[in-house]
Amino acid sequence: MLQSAAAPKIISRKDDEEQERRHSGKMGAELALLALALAHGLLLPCTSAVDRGQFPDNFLFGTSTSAYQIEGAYLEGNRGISNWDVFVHKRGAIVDGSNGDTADDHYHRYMEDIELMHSLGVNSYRFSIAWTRILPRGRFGHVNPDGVSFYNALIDALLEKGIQPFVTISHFDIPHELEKIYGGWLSPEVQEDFGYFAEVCFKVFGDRVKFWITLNEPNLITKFSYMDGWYPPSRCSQPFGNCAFGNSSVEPYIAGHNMILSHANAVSIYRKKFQGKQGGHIGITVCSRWYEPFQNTTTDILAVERALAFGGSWFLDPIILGDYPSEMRRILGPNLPEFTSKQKKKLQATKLDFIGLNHYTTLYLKDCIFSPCEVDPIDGDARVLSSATRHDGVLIGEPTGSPHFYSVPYGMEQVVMYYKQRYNNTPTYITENGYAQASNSSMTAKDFTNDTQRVDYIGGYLTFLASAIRKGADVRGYFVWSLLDNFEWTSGYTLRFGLYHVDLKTLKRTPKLSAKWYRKFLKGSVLRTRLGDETSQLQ
Ligand SMILES: O=C(/C=C/c1ccc(O)cc1)O[C@@H]1O[C@H](CO)[C@@H](O)[C@H](O)[C@H]1O
Repeated sequence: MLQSAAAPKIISRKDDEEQERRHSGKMGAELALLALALAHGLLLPCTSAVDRGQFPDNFLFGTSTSAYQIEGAYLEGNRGISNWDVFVHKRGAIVDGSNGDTADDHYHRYMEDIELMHSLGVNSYRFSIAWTRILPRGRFGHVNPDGVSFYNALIDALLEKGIQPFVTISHFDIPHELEKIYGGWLSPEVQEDFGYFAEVCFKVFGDRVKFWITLNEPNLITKFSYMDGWYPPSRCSQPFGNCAFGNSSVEPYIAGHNMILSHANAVSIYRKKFQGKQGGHIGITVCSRWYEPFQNTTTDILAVERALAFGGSWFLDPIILGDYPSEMRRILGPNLPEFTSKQKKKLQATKLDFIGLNHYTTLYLKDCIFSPCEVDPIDGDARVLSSATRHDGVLIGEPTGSPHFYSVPYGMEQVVMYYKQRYNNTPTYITENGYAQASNSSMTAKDFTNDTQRVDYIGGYLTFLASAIRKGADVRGYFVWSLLDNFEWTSGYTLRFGLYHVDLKTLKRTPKLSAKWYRKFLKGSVLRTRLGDETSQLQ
């Protein structure tokens, strides 16, 4: 376990030394102190440090959110109805029967939330734009001035505090109208709508927004929406689930194909009409889990490769390398759409400027081609089964409040090095990483604010991110998910990811220990954290 910020610091460093070290680029003072401490046995042998100074000066450190999860005010400001508005109001859709109608009421409290970020000392903030605030009815309506004003005010207030906006164009929510008229992501028409929405965003916000993410985690929402039927529009078929409509073998790949081409359309518009004068960067964010073989066998090792190909590479290979991974083509055959030569040309001409990685967990993987398994709803057609325990019963890492996420800090380095190698060290941002606390309605702020596990988690993952950077990975930013506890999709408010606790009745924000830790870390004070489990896993 790592030490929490509450534990006594082993080494402290004066601010002027820190300044001197950063500006001169030399490791003088700190290394000397460290050597002295080691020589005198003040540090345990398996001690590692995470320190702001291990990251480049211009590195972006921030927090991350998304519109539907925090904004609320779902009927205000002439906002249109989204796929999620419709979905959450169906009985049984969300485990605790909740919804995002009010969420954190960030729509009204955004100035207070910017103050929180300012006090943390972050230099960037990742948020998403609600498509329904800008284009309530997609292409079939007008640009909504109230929506534009809201994000203008948010962006201006962030810049005023020296916080770079890092904007996701669509984070799971799309206008319900597009779902109704042509079936949303299942129709090639969505490519035009997404391009139009992106263009409006570039036009009205691009003078101030220098970082754009086209889509968040397309590799997850395609499966959750069209393979498992968990997310709107609740489509699936056997053996993945029991939905009224859908085809789990085909639709996830059609939706994915349209998302890739929607990304390419937005990037192409940005490159042609805006990037020259606005000078920003555009990329896409994928969910990137890391995997270890369940058993040290060739079949389980190949299972890991397949799952990685069916994961982020499903999207990044076509965008960067020009076509789907061969593992996908081999297994899916005609169920995986083909790119026409015209589309391939467009992909090659547009690509991306950076990769966004959301990384939370590592799991063991078992092969399901040569041995029978149950259906894995998340890895789907990769024909693998994930597990938190290895064949001999060893647990992959510390459990968290979410049954899907375990704390495995060294997975951060593994995942970054995998993408570095596969995509020729494309600039990368860790657009999400964070820790879930399980919550129920009888718990109060006091039950959440002493979140030493989150401090351990973030400190551990940052330690291994710094290590990847030392090994040459071009990582340029890191965002904690999340600034605030918020609406965690189908888990409702039963999982809390915030550095700040949010009281769901009063909407009061209270800093957790992790907020104080992050502030201290960002100010550059040395925090020594002890690595136990994590280093032993590496040996
Ligand atoms: O990474 C995920 C979700 C993973 C998962 C969910 C449900 C399962 O059953 C298994 C995995 O979403 C990202 O991680 C966050 C914290 O979850 C979400 O709140 C973000 O909106 C999203 O970008």
